[in-house]
Amino acid sequence: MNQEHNPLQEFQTWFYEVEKSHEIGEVNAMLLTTIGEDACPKSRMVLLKRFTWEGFLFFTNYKSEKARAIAKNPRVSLHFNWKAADREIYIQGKAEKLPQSVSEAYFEQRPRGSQLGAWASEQGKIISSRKVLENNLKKLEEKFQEQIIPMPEHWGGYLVKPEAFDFIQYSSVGIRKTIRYQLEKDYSWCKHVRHGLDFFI
Ligand SMILES: Cc1cc2nc3c(=O)[nH]c(=O)nc-3n(C[C@H](O)[C@H](O)[C@H](O)COP(=O)(O)O)c2cc1C
Repeated sequence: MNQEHNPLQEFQTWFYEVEKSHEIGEVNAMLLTTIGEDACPKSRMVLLKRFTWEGFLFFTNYKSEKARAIAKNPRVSLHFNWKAADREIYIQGKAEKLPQSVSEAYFEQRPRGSQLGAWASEQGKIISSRKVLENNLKKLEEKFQEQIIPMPEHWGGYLVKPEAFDFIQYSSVGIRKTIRYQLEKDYSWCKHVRHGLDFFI
C-alpha cells in the first residue's frame, strides 16, 4: 500500500516524532469520548498502551461508565492534543473488547502496584473515602502476598478500530492543515487535505 494513503503509518510517524521531541510528557494520553446510556457524549483521559495495524488499545475496568457506554454503542472518538508540537489527531472508530488472553498477556507484565490497583478500583462506584481505598489495597497486598496476581474479571482492554482520522498541523502564522482519512467500503482510505486559518484568542 502507498504509505501516503496509510493513516496508521502516518499516526506512527507523528507519534514517534512527538515522543522524540520530549516537549510533551504523556504522548500516549488521549481523550476517549463515548456516547452514554443517556445518549449524551462523555470524554475522559485514557492511556494508549499499544497501536497495531488494526487499531488502538487501551485498558480499563469493564464495570466503568465508559465500558457500559461502549457496550450500548461501540462508536467512540479518540483525541490526541499535542499542543507543544502544534499537532492534534482526532480518530473515530468502533471499540471492541480484546480477547481475555490478550488482556491477560498485558496484565501479566504490569507492575504489581498497577495489578493491585486493578483489583482495588471499582470505577464508577462511589468510595466513601480515600482511607477505604487504601485499606482495600492493604488487604489485597496481604491476600496476594508472594503470589502471582491474576487479572480480575472486571478488567481488560479495548481495541479501537479506526474509520476516520483528522491529522491537524498548526503553523506559527495561524494556518491549519488538516489531513482527513476516511475508510471506504472497500477498506481503502480516502485522503483529503484542507487548509484553514485560525485566530485563537
Ligand atoms: C492522564 C490520565 C490517564 C488515564 N488513563 C486511564 C486508563 O488508561 N484507563 C482508565 O480506565 N482510566 C484512566 N484514567 C482515568 C479516567 O480518565 C477516568 O477518570 C476513569 O477511567 C473513569 O471513567 P468513566 O467513569 O467515564 O468510565 C486516566 C486519567 C488520566 C488523568
